[in-house]
Amino acid sequence: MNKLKIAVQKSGRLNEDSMRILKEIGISVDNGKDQLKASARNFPLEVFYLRNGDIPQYLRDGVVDAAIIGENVLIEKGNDLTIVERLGFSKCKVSIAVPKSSKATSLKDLDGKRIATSYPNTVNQYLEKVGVKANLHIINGSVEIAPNIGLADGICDIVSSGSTLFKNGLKEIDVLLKSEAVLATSPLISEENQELIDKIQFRLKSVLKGRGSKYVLLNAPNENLEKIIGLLPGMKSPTVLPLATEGWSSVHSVINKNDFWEIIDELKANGAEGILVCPIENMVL
Ligand SMILES: Nc1ncnc2c1ncn2[C@@H]1O[C@H](COP(=O)(O)OP(=O)(O)OP(=O)(O)O)[C@@H](O)[C@H]1O
Ligand SMILES: O=P(O)(O)OC[C@H]1O[C@H](OP(=O)(O)OP(=O)(O)O)[C@H](O)[C@@H]1O
Ligand SMILES: [Mg+2]
Repeated sequence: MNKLKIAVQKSGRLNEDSMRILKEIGISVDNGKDQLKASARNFPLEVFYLRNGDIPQYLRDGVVDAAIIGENVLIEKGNDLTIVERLGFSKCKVSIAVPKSSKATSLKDLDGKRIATSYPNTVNQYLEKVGVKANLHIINGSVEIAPNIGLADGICDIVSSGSTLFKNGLKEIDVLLKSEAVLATSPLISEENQELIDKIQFRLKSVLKGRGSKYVLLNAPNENLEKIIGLLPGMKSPTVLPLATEGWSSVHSVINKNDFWEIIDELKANGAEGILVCPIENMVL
């Protein structure tokens, strides 16, 4: 039987969330710490556990049809590959940083200076864009230590909370790009497997939409019903059902997770009671 081959990071920051999202779209696979390959039980799919940094080449060569990978790695090594869906986890920046005492305030100020990085193509691309020449020192890890040991004047590396920069006495002066985990495909993917990717993408969209939303149920006094409905967008419009107690209605709706607390406050101010907020597993639109 034909199977879709999908790569996920073998171990590291992307592994757990990648396996979780596969599970949430109804695909169960063993998360094999010691195996390189596993078959899904309920979908024509094989998972290959690989190094994040090696995945762009595997995609290009068609060894795998698709992959869950850090967008920053695709930009560095796979600019030619197609991003199918942004997945909303492993969010980070790729930034330029310098010692706190440095006068540099942007990449432009590093003209003629030494920059340590694991992302030479990304840095070169931006250096060209701003018309600056710098000497790149390519290292694979612990990049933030480079200025402290006299190896570089600045660095380009991943920043998330900023605590690694802080611990190493560095400050961020430029953000080259923002990244998150993405689903990417091989240029050599067959039509048959592209159909499977379309299926996966459809499921991913509904899971991601559900993650960003909440289901709200509340009791509303009828005299304020219009105001309360105005606060709740819903998918089409909120559902309103009469309560057994006269003068009251039950209102059901979907709200954006980010607006949640503000809307709740306004609902309460308008007399809403018994407000229940539930997570949504899937939203099929
Ligand atoms: N501190 C962080 N916060 C959020 N996301 C991060 C952070 N560091 C890295 N990432 C994202 O997670 C991806 C995987 O990072 P991780 O450190 O696990 O692997 P790696 O060493 O880059 O890759 P490999 O699998 O090749 O060893 C990165 O490519 C990036 O997209
Ligand atoms: O801004 P922060 O939240 O401190 O995160 C940034 C750090 O996280 C990553 O390293 P990681 O912990 O993945 O170690 P690694 O270099 O071994 O991959 C990255 O290379 C930075 O050093
Ligand atoms: Mg890392």
